[in-house]
Amino acid sequence: MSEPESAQDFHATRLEDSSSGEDDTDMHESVKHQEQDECPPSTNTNTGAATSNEYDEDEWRENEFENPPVDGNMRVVASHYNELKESGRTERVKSRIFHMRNFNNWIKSQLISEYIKRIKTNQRMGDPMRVLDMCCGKGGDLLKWEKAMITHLICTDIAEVSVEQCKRRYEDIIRRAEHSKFAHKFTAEFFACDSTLVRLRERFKDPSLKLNLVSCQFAFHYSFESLTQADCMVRNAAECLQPGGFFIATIPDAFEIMKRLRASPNGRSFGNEVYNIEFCSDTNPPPFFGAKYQFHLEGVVDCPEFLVHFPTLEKLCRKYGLKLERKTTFADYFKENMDNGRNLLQRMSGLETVYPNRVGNDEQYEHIKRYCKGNTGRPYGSLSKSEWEATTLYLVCAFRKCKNTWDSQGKPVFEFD
Ligand SMILES: C[S@@+](CC[C@H](N)C(=O)[O-])C[C@H]1O[C@@H](n2cnc3c(N)ncnc32)[C@H](O)[C@@H]1O
Repeated sequence: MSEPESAQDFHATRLEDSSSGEDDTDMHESVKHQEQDECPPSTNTNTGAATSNEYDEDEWRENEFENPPVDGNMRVVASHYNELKESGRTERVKSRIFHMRNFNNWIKSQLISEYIKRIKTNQRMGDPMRVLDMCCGKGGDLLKWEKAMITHLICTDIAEVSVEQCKRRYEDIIRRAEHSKFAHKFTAEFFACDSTLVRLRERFKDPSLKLNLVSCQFAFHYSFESLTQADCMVRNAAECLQPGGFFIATIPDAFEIMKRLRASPNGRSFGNEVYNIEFCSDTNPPPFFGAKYQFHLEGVVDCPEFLVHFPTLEKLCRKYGLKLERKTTFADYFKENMDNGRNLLQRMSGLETVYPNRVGNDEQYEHIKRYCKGNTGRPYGSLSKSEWEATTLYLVCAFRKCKNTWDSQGKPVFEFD
């Protein structure tokens, strides 16, 4: 490949190089920015985003018996991700969810850097930073780990093909780093397995390894098929974390999903031109585990998923010494991070540049016409209404591993405060 001629070329070249389409663009400091305001649809339109976060427990049903995992579900998930085709940059740019995927990627970047910073404030210079990327996929977060200057990474996923791709991308990063004085190198290990069935530490090269951070992005909800699976996944997230370490995740917001479902005309499905959710299980009321729906997201997901009843997740986490630190919807996390994350969001093309005087009668961008208050000639950064509705289905959450003592039976007693 020939040397890129300008910053813009460099940007494009690097993106073409990336294999998953979920790559960071964090490193391309020199890409030109355009002065623009951010105006997501939430600012002016009612997208149906939840305003209250209260769970009405009468709306949910505690499972009377343990629903055994249906063998087929995880196989469907694994083969879906294994068969997912790589799309090139040109194709991705054309996709109706191009900006939303970048926006989601930005949310992950902000979350990772927030918790890496918190861990580092309590470390001494030269201390290791060890991370488990549980359900790593094709390695969409590898550049984030490089940028976070971690020392060791463990990557695992149920889809073998994805793990192989992730490993190859890691090897590319290390090869590039070898030719650069400034690039950061870190060690890594990779293995394919089902995190809801297997005790991960037994697969680590060093099963006694202590981790600083466990990250599970857009995947934890697959475990809520049954209590046994969710319990296994939480134990995997918790048991190797050092006290003071964090478990961070992005998951669909069950509260928001139920709210939209209740408002839908047929009571079983809802969505728009980029996503669709159709329930397969009884939702009157939904069970704590096994509340299954088919999730379709344009061109990238078509899989069975499960609602995560958050108070139950919190209880499971406490069992393994994880204390809830934050639970924030994407809409709120975006607002919270806008000031310090603005430049990165632009570099990652996490918002679309929209000129109010060019949107005509397109209802996807009506909110911009309202927001600009007649100032129609200048650009605004935004997402289409459909993309915003899809991204606001999610929340970020973080749990901190607590210190413990041991009781006379040899069981850990966690100190939650
Ligand atoms: C939406 S992708 C997210 C990938 C990656 N974390 C990211 O953010 O780019 C969900 C991933 O979860 C993985 N996954 C689903 N169920 C799993 C399980 N039981 N054990 C391990 N991985 C699982 C899938 O194979 C897929 O790679």
